[in-house]
Amino acid sequence: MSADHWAEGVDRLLAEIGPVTGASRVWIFQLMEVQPDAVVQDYVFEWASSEGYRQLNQKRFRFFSSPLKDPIYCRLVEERQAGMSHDFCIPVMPPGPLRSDLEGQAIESMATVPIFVNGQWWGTLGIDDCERPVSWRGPGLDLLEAAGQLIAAAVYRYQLSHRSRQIELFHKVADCGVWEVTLRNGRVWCSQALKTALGYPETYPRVSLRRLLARLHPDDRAALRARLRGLRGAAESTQFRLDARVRLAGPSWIWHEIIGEIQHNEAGRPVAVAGLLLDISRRKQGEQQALAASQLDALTGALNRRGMTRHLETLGAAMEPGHVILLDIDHFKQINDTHGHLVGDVLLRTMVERLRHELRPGDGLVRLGGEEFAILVGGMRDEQAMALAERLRRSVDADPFLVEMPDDDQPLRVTMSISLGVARQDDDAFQSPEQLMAQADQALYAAKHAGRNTVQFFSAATEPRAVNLDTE
Ligand SMILES: Nc1nc2c(ncn2[C@@H]2O[C@H](COP(=O)(O)OP(=O)(O)OP(=O)(O)O)[C@@H](O)[C@H]2O)c(=O)[nH]1
Repeated sequence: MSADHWAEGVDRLLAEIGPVTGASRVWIFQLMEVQPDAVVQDYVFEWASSEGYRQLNQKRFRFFSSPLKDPIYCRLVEERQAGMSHDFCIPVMPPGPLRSDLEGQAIESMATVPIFVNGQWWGTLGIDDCERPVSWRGPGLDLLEAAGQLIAAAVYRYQLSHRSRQIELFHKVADCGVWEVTLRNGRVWCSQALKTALGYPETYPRVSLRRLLARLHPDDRAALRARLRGLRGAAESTQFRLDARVRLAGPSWIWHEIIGEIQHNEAGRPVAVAGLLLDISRRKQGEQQALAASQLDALTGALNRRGMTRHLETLGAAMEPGHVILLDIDHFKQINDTHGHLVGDVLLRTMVERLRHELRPGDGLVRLGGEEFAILVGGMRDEQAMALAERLRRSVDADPFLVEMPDDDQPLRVTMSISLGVARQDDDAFQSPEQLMAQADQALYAAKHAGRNTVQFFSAATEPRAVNLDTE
């Protein structure tokens, strides 16, 4: 009996048993539930020697409930639960509800064996003889018991294959893979679809744990190890979730969520870790886009203050000596007043493009607000940072800015200049980001005070901004 065609196989087996035993009917009841006061079963298979003996399609046998009132029936159920077979010759049975019920079905003799699947009472195989009040002890019951075991094996195989099909279906629908690692020997079991996604041939017998872990991004592998270590002693919470980059068959890292649970044996010892691998790349992409957008200035696309904090953290983590170049457009109020705010907006956008042209990909360009910008650079000496600031100044001063005007063939030409202040991030651990910005601001003020369109480096001797506000 193959797992796929198990039902046809059972039908064929019942059709063999019937003629061999000379029974009127061979049947299988599947157990649904043993309730405190009743047993619920369903009539699921039948072979009948003639049409008159057929009962399978009768409504009264659909999910029928047999009350546990009759002591004889109660004992019968208990004994079936314990794996015992029975045979009954109805005319010599003690009177009671069970005998009346069997007589009501015109049964003269009957034999039954319980079917056990994976240690559980799954159902009952029986034969009814409606013509001969005989005993079925001996070869008849032996044959039935052997058939019961064959059916149990077929049901078990079907359940396993059905379960693995459900898992594969779940995998397809939920974009996930199912896995289990046996801790004793590090053996890995993967669902078929996960094995395929990892690039292994379908016939590959086993995936090695080392090769599976090698598919995890090193940082996430360390996080997974830490998570498992943390759970080792935990009595209750044995589940974990981790967002991790996983390299499947291709070369790129794809975000997955690993959901796992540690499984324990009866002695409470961890024996396996099993769980799911869910593709969350679309969710991550959305999150990253939202995060990136929240760190950008909407008008110019430069970083905003939040983006600047993040950029400073990155520079700090890389332990790079950093410089801040603060720059402010000269007389921008006048430009706005002359050409209007819309032109001013276009100029701010073009300014960012022009500045960006002079910067390296890793440098941070921040719009602090209005017409004030900050540039965060790492890995430069003071002279290099000053040279960059000078290059920025010249790139703005060198050529006028062109703005396309809707009612004019010729673009509007606007000459602009910027003033810049440069400050160095000291090794001094007491210098906060705010102090660094304040120093760059003092240098910028000095540049404005020196006549604009110039660069100043902060030194302790640079005049604080507050001193000469009235003379601006
Ligand atoms: N078009 C436009 N203008 C802005 C924006 N944000 C701020 N401004 C203008 O920028 C101008 C800044 O003027 P001020 O702070 O007086 O400085 P300034 O005229 O550049 O003079 P100095 O900095 O001393 O050279 C103001 O007119 C603001 O309205 C914006 O998003 N778009």
